[in-house]
Amino acid sequence: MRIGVLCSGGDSPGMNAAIRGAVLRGVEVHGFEMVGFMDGWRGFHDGDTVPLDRLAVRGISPLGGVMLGTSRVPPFPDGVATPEALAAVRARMTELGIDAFLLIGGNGTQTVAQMLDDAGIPVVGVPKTIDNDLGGTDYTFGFDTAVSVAAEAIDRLRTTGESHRRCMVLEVMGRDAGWIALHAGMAGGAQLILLPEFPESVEQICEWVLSVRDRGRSSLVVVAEGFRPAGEADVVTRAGLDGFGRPRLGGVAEVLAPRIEERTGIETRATVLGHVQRGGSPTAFDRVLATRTGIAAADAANDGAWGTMAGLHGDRVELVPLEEAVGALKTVPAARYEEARLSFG
Ligand SMILES: Nc1ncnc2c1ncn2[C@@H]1O[C@H](COP(=O)(O)OP(=O)(O)O)[C@@H](O)[C@H]1O
Ligand SMILES: O=P(O)(O)OC[C@H]1O[C@](O)(COP(=O)(O)O)[C@@H](O)[C@@H]1O
Ligand SMILES: [Mg+2]
Repeated sequence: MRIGVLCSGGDSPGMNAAIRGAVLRGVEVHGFEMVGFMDGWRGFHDGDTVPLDRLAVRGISPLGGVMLGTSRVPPFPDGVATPEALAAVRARMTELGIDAFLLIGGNGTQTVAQMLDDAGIPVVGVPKTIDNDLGGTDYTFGFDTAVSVAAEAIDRLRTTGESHRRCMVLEVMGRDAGWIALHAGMAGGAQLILLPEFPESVEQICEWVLSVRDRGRSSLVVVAEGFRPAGEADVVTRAGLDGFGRPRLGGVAEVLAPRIEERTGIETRATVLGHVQRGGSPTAFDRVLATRTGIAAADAANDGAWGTMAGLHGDRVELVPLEEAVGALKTVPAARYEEARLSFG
């Protein structure tokens, strides 16, 4: 069997380790031939491929980014899986000699995987995203790395914030899910953690900041990029669209900081952590999770378990139907927020 591997969506630390796991198991154990498509669906459309064998994946587990590149180029014209578009994918697979796909990506990519599976095209999903917002898995690789980077940023902001008696606002990624903010905030002992799932009013935020000051401390506020204050209509977005035509999130910290300063009289600074969270070497946890996920995906292909994704459940990597992964965004549940909120202020 000849399997095509491609990455789609934002990169996530651990993608190289996942490719290595899949190749070592797929080529060395199951005897597959494997090829990688460069830059996601762009490589598939253009026939830009690289052979994936033991040599190609040597030493890549500790490396950040992804050796194949990734993109938000759509698999189908206008992103719609029409019968013609699916026939074109099948024709291209035949031209390239590809029997099946191993798709490494987040909720968008696994939605595409499901479309292919529905059309009878053999596909197995490998979940990745720093946002941890994908169903069917407890954690996605990349999340632990992003949380570690954000927690270190909190530690650093805290010393400068305390020295100047300032309120420091740190914005982290996550789109519509607050997982990075929740975990980094808890790890760093933030006084306030603001999540997209649980809007809070600016009045309430400022009350917490003032109560921290009254206790003789300086506030460290972690805000997820998708947060919007209670009663306010829109999330903050940046100019331009992403590769899939969606608004780019980001900038809420820069909007919130002056409002906190104005209401509390406490000097306030904003930091937007941005892509630093996604860059660099994966943590050991992410390398192990990614490697095991890649291995499980190769085993799934060997077993013909098409239409599944390799997800983490407790300490086991198990196959779940793709619809379980993409059915609904995995957001922070109320109980997890309440746990953190009890120590705000
Ligand atoms: N509903 C959809 N229909 C068709 N294509 C989609 C759909 N969702 C995502 N895609 C394609 O998959 C790509 C990856 O999805 P995206 O959400 O950007 O990243 P991720 O897979 O990390 O969630 C998109 O850029 C787009 O080309
Ligand atoms: O790389 P870009 O296009 O700026 O995208 C930024 C977005 O990608 C992410 O880092 C990861 O998102 P995906 O998992 O959907 O790729 C989000 O947290 C963030 O909003
Ligand atoms: Mg996504």
